[in-house]
Amino acid sequence: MDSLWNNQTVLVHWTEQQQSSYSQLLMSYFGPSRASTLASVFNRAVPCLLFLVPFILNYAIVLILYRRAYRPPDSEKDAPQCPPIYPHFVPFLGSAISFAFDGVNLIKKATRHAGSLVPVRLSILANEIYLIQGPEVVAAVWKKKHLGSPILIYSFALKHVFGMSEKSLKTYRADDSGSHRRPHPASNVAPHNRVDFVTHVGLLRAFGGSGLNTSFRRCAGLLQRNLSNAAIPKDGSWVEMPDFFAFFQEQLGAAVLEGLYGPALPRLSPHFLQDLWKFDRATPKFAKLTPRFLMRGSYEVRDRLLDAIRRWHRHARQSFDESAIGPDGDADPFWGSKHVRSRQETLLQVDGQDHEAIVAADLGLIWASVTNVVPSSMMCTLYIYRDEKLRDRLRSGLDRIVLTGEDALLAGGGGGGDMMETMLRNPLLSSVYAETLRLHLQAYVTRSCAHEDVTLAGRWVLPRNKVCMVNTYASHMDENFWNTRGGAFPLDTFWAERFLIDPKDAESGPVRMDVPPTQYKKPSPPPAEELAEGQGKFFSVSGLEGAWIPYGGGYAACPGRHFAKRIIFFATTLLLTEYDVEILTRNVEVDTRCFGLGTQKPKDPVRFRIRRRLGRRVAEQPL
Ligand code: HEM
Repeated sequence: MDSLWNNQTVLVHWTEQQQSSYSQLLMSYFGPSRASTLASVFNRAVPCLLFLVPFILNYAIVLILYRRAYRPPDSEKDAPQCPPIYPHFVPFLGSAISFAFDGVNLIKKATRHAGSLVPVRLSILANEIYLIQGPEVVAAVWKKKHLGSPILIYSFALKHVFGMSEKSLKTYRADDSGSHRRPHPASNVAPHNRVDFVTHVGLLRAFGGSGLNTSFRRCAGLLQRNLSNAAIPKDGSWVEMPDFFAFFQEQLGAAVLEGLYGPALPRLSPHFLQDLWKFDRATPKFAKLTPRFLMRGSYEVRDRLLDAIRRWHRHARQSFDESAIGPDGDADPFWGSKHVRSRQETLLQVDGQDHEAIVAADLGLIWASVTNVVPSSMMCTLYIYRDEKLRDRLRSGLDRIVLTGEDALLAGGGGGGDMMETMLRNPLLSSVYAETLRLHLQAYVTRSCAHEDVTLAGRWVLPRNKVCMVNTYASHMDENFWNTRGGAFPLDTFWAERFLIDPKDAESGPVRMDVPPTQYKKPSPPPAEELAEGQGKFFSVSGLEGAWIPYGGGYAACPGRHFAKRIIFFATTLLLTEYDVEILTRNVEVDTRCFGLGTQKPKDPVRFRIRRRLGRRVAEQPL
């Protein structure tokens, strides 16, 4: 029996007398053989328990600080503080594994305290990420001018996802001047190296203001062309197809690609679009820094995409001259648009940038402009066609619109040109659009300030140079904020009318009735004529700045959002008014692997059938 204690004595300094009385006790209770087993279990357990002590202590301390941070603030005494660290067991690792491999659950748990969304600090491999949630605090992030820079995450994505070289990234990383026209006063970055600002302002010009109409019209016209040439019988009979998302990729994806980047890119590399979707599926693995030897195929796809862009740029450099610019003053058949042409010039003036660097930057731009707008349009259309009542209600408002011919695409151009405006103002379609993005947009929006600590909502501090992330999923699923009509329409399901406000129904609207007016004030209804069009209900996202955030927010919000909205409305209305679609796959599951990287897509192919609506021409005249 003495041998039972041989190892034990090293760690636990019992006296010999204590050991022998303990051995005797065990033997008398369990008999010699069981006592021996128990003692050997004990031998092993004690060192393990001792090993765990520092972890348990660390956890306990972090937990106490965590709980204390969320006590109601005493405005007299409490100074703004950093959000607390989310408790974790292993000190260096922190929440790294869950962040990389179980993002949804980590976000669900970490951003909630006592039922409310709260800001929290994640410790990840000795670094820290500040997850900022809660409508009030998120709205405060968008308002802070000095917190307007997403350059940290863009540098990360340019390197690890889009393949930019370290040499070219240096200037991106060194740019601490912010995205605003006026640089941060403490920044010494030379004007030509303000890569955050110069790229963002170029995008704002291209996809807002006057650039919006030209880029939208091109893409919309190409979608009409693609659909009219698609393999859908001209005699109005049905044709069955295997995959609704693939259909959107081929029709809408191709239209956006060609509309924004011109016909040369897809002509020189006919498989570009297929490769782009393959690459899109692999982006989570790139973002997790998976090495080449573990996913050779995905790296080869990325290499092919970079090659294709290289070939396109070379061809455009050799072939373009000013006379190639089309009548809209924007498009040309080589570069595609004024934005792409001037982006070349601006980026080449930035230190460390060369043709190779722009190839990687353009892969990022093309990915951003195609891979969200296509699944979002598809999901909107899918929801409409899965619900006959919804389809018919929408058609009753939209069937007057004719989306063929030039006039149809002009926004507010007089005569028949306001069809686009009619579409954009349709309350039910607007609600379907907003609900689709609420339900399916899952992105991390990232900000940081290189020069100073920033206080948010008077209570929380984001230290300088720290990464702040806002997760759209956490905000879009906030049960304390969004209206579920007493649980009848849970937040993980689609409710077409969630964003409609009925002035006569206090329970209607996107936000719960018990949210205090300091957090949300129901907007007043628009003029009576507009109300009549929406059968008494109106659509508004006013007051939702910190809660409905599919495009991020503030000055650095997605520069393509107005363009994206128009394309989604246009594609959805075109499919609704000019075609009949029947979704044949009953249960459509979404792919959850891309959490944090954009719009969800269906996991498996969605079978459907489609036909042209030949007899619908009720209003060939302009509205
Ligand atoms: C449903 C469609 C789309 C969604 C949900 C979406 C969402 C987002 C989000 C969340 C961001 C980060 C914004 C922030 O930091 O606050 C972003 C950035 C960006 N988006 Fe979009 N986007 C969409 C469509 C587009 C389109 C169509 C384009 C191009 C035409 C585009 C181009 C970009 C670019 C270039 C950035 C980087 C921002 C910059 O450099 O300033 N996006 N987008």
